This record gives sequence, structure tokens and C-alpha cells, in this order.
Amino acid sequence: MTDTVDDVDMPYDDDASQQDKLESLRERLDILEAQNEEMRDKLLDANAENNKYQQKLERLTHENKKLKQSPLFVATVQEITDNGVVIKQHGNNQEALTEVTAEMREEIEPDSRVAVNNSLSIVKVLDDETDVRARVMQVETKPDVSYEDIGGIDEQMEEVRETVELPLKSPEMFDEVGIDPPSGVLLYGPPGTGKTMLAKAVANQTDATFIKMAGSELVHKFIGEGAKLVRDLFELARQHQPAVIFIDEIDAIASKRTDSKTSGDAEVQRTMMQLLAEMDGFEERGDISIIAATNRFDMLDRAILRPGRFDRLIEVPKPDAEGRELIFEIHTRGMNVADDVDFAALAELADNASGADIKAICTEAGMFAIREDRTEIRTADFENAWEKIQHEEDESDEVSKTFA
Ligand SMILES: Nc1ncnc2c1ncn2[C@@H]1O[C@H](COP(=O)(O)OP(=O)(O)OP(=O)(O)O)[C@@H](O)[C@H]1O
Repeated sequence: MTDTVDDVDMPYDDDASQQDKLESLRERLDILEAQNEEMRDKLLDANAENNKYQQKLERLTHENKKLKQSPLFVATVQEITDNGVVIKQHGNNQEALTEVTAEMREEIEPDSRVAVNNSLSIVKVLDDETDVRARVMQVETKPDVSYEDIGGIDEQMEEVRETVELPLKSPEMFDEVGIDPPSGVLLYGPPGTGKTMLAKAVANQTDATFIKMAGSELVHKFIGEGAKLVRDLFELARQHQPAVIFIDEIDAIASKRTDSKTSGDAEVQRTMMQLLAEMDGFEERGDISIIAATNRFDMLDRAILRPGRFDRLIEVPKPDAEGRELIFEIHTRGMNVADDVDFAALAELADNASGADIKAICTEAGMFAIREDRTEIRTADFENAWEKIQHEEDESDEVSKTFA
């Protein structure tokens, strides 16, 4: 740019030198244009990155807000009077008179199930109970997971089979021998190691209906429903026996008692008591097996581990190198993988991956091939996929720390 300033001060001597100047200005312009282009690309990248973080921030803020929201209680409308609406809270059965807006008055009628907040104002009208059941309980008559789909946890698989399959397949043997079959199995270990798969595979093998319910859904959705839902769960299983009840995140309803006396804790206690009562009433239970899972074994209330309850504890750890290799083989069964891909080497590379991580690596490797317009997946695709997954995990750790 200084050249042009000089030009103003010093007029050109002749045409030739003017021609040179013009040429050099043009070159400079080209360079500046190229630089400009480069900067624009960088700006676009930065905007995209910014966008990504904004989205993450929004998601985390939303989650944070949801966590902070105080829980709602469930109640049934008893009577609608001129002085207000009489409601009866579930759980403690206490009646209360509450004011409602004219719009809400239109929506409710005696026997409506409603959600109320801490000051017992009606916040919303709830769906029928059957809808609640459907939302928290997942029923699969024939889960499509088999033992061949699970890798690296053979010992655990054997133990689950022995404990759950035999009583479901030959309950009469236990009668004849005169002993109670094992009651519940508790699977514990890090996330994504195959606990749900194990439960599904047993249900599949025994032709049992698989009924899954998440502990957190039981107690965090609507206070006052937990114990009833547990009763409904066992009732549903009795209707579909043989059945495998799978309670995921059992720690949400069976953690060590805390000293606080909040209604949330009381609700958790009631839900757990109902679960224990159902498990203790074994005679009427029929051909039902109970499998529970947790990532937080240390949090569990020891009461649920007493004999006759969850008395088979099975640790499901992250797979070792051999296990990881097997899981790679399982998840690439239907994939078009190049002949020279060495799963043993990949298993060494992905040294702290869980089964779920390996599944994600395989899918992502396929995506890398597709992006390059290839149909065959190469070693580099798996390596890049592992890099990407680790990077994403690190990033989400970072973001959670930043916005915690
Ligand atoms: N041992 C394994 N063998 C094959 N695939 C696995 C294994 N473990 C996990 N996976 C893959 O990861 C997915 C998630 O596993 P699963 O839901 O069984 O884990 P989990 O232990 O129940 O996890 P969480 O504690 O988070 O509920 C499975 O659908 C499967 O694709």
C-alpha cells in the first residue's frame, strides 16, 4: 500500500515505469484478493465453530434449566366448587382446596389427573394413566438381541443365563427340588458395556416378554406415581409372563437414604419399598425375572441386596483387548471392510473404549468412507473415527465443565 502513497508524491518519469507500477499494483491486488478469500474461509469456519458451541450451550442451558425445575406432584380432582377446586394428592392422600384460572376450570372435571406445583396450584392436566404407563415402560415381545451379538463378557453372560434362564425355562425343577429360584440379578458397571443387551438377549432366548423401565423416569417425572408404577409394572409382567423386567438406573430409586426430608426423598423411599414388597412376594410373582442395572453401585441402599432380592451381583466391566476385538468383529459383520483391516490392532488402539464406543467407531468409520465416496471401509477410517469420537468426548467434557 505504501507504493501508492509514494506514487502520489513522485509523478512517473515515463510510460514504461508507469506500466511497471501498474503491473506491480495488479500483482499486489491479486495477492490481497487471495488473502481476502482465505480470511473469508477462516471467518466461515469460525462462524461454523461458533454455531456449534452456541448449539451446545443452548442444549446444556436447557438441560440445566430442566434439572433446576422443581418437580411436580400428581393429584386427582375431587370436586369443583365455587370456592375453588378440591384435589387429592397421590402418595400422601391429603386433600387440599386450590384456586384455578377460568381456563383451567374449563379443562378439568372430577377425576381428572393433574400435576400441581409446590404451592398446590394446578399446572397442567395429565393424560390417562395408561399413557403414563406406556411412556415409562417399554414392552418388547421379542427383543432382537441374541447372545452372538454380545462380545467380551462371556463369564457374565454365563452367569446371567444360569440365574435367569433356568427358572424361566424350567420353573418346575425348583419346585421339585424345593428351593426358591434366584430372585433378582443386578448388573453393575460403566455405561455402554452391554447390560441392557444381556437382559434383552435372555428375554429373547427364553421367549419372554421384555419390559424395560428406567428408575429415573419412575421418580423424577411426577411425584406420587412411583409406587403405583412399580405395582403396574409387575402387574403388566404377570399379564405377559414369562417376562423379564429390566429396571435400568436402579440407583435412582434405591440409593442410600439421605438425611434430608424433602418430599422427593420420601417419594423415592416409597417407590423402593414397593419394589422390595413386589420382590419379597415371590410366590405370587410367577414366571418373572428381574434384572436391574446401575453405573453407580456405590450409591445403592444395601436393603435391596439382601437375600431374596437382588442377590446375584454381576459386574459388567469395560472389555479387555480381546473383548474389544470381538466387539469390532460383531459390529462390522454386515459392513464392507477392506481385507487388510486388523481388528486386533484397532482393539489395541481404542484401549479404553466401551462396547458402545466401538459400535460408534464402526458407524463413524462407515461415514468417513461415504464422505470420500468409497463403499469399502479402510483402516484409516477406523483410526479417524476413533480420533473423532475421543475428541467429541473430550469436547463434551470440556463444555460440561465450562457450563457446570
Ligand atoms: N459387550 C458388547 N458387545 C457388543 N456390543 C456392545 C457391547 N456393549 C455395548 N455394545 C453396544 O453398545 C450399545 C449400548 O449398550 P447397552 O445399552 O447394552 O449398554 P449398557 O451397559 O446398558 O449402558 P448404560 O449403562 O448406559 O445403560 C449396544 O446397543 C451395542 O450396540
